[in-house]
Amino acid sequence: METANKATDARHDHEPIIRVRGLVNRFGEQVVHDGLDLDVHRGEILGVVGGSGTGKSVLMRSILGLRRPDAGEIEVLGVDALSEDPHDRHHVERRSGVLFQDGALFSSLTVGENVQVPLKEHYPDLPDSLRYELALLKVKLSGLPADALNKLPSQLSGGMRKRAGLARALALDPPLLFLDEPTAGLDPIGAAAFDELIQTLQKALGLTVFLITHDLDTLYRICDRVAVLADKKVVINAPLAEVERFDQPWVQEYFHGPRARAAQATHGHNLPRPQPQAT
Ligand SMILES: Nc1ncnc2c1ncn2[C@@H]1O[C@H](COP(=O)(O)OP(=O)(O)OP(=O)(O)O)[C@@H](O)[C@H]1O
Repeated sequence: METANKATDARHDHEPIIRVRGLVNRFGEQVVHDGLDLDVHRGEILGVVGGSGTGKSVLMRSILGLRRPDAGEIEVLGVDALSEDPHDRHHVERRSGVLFQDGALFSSLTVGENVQVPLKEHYPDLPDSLRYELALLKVKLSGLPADALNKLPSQLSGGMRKRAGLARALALDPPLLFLDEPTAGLDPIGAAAFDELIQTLQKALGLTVFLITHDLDTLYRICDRVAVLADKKVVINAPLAEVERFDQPWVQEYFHGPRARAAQATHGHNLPRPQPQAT
């Protein structure tokens, strides 16, 4: 009996929590995605990388229902994310926390008020005192001091603003967390601390994390798998060691350039460049 349960659990772990098939996104003549497929597995931190303009943010916006793709299927937590039914869209929205690149906090609201925005929207009947307590909890979870609750975003450092954005993203206890270049603009120590925070929260809360990044240290430090966008598709989605060996020009340049070598040395990876296949 136990064996059967373990088998079921193992299948469950590998079940994609996000499933994208045949995605097409165009802007006028420009084709950004052309038949893109992607699986994100439950409980993983997936790093999403690719050259500038390869469509990482457009992919994230499509999954979140913020942009309707030109073709394709997107399933999130077993629900058709492109459904016209508002209940289905609400299902995805309610279960996804998002940290946009710029933090996207309301500048005229305090951090506490910012964190309460999704709570007000989704739970309008929640008493004020409880909403305040929940906001305080999320602020503390995100590694901010309690007094940050009453500060305006402009009174915080860049790193603290990211943490405030994270607190807001976690307001509804979502199982899915989307992060668009969370360490951009942070100094290396701040970036490392933010990565550690993401990893700690992912473990403690059992989150599945979709993380767009250009930061090689982030990939080596916390990502379970890495999806590479190139040629309008996801060309590989695999553990780092496998991605490093993947014979594709952008991947080779990115993972074997001087910055990659520094990150690999820091994080204990150091793989030789793949040898060209004998023909
Ligand atoms: N609303 C829009 N209208 C027109 N073009 C757009 C729009 N949004 C994105 N694009 C184009 O789609 C392409 C992909 O953009 P996207 O922001 O997803 O790239 P990215 O991979 O996230 O890039 P970066 O790493 O530089 O942030 C870009 O060429 C961009 O100009």
